[in-house]
Amino acid sequence: MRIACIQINIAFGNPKENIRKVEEKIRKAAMLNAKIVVLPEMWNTGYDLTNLELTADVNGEETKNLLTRLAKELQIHIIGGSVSTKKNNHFYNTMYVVNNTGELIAEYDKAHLFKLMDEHLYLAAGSSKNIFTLNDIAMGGVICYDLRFPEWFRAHSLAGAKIIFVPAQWPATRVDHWKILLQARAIENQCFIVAVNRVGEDPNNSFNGNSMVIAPWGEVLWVGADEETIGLVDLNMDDVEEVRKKIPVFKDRRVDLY
Ligand SMILES: NC(=O)CCC(=O)C(=O)O
Repeated sequence: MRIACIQINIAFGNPKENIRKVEEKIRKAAMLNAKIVVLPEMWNTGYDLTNLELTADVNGEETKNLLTRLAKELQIHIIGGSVSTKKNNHFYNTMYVVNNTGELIAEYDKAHLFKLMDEHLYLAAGSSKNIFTLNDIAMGGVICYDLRFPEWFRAHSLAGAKIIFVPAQWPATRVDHWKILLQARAIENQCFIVAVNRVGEDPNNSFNGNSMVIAPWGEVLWVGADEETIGLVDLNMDDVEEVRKKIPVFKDRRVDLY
């Protein structure tokens, strides 16, 4: 199963330009024979939180229209990273997942809001897991700061996820945490982790890519350089069962203790 990680720069507070770029990159990934494409976090507006009233996608309609149209035309599954949305008078950081027939199969609002980037001042938090099925395989999706909560990943792997997607805008200053935590989450949950960060700068932070695809045994299959790029990785899903058989972490859990 070929996955394409779309690591891009994001124009601050400029959904029109970001939509143009995302469409171009998804088309390119489809030409490269990807079956699943993955976008970064908040790709429509970036962290231009003070202007969300003007720029957030109302009920996600623009994003859903774009992703369903492209997924159907190109017959490709799209893990839509996340976009800023306005729903019921609240703003959210929302992931949409669309399958290759153009059907919207998941919608997830980021559960853990990141205070260091002011999310708690502007956004409302989600309260549901994000599990979906593509090609008969259960998968999960969380967003950026969610990475610091191992319980949230364990909840998704216990619900069956064999791949967990992590779109992000994770600043360069803490990229060491990003890399170590992604690898740890893959090893402890014995699943694939597909994590897509951005590059470039916004008024408050600079971002240096390091998007990663990690196997269930912890091997790093791909790392994005500090530039716009499309990372292509072929995943062998049998690796998940093989690793889970070798060290049966899920069976060995002491649920009587914790
Ligand atoms: N956009 C985010 O959630 C950033 C999370 C982050 O940078 C961290 O260190 O955690």
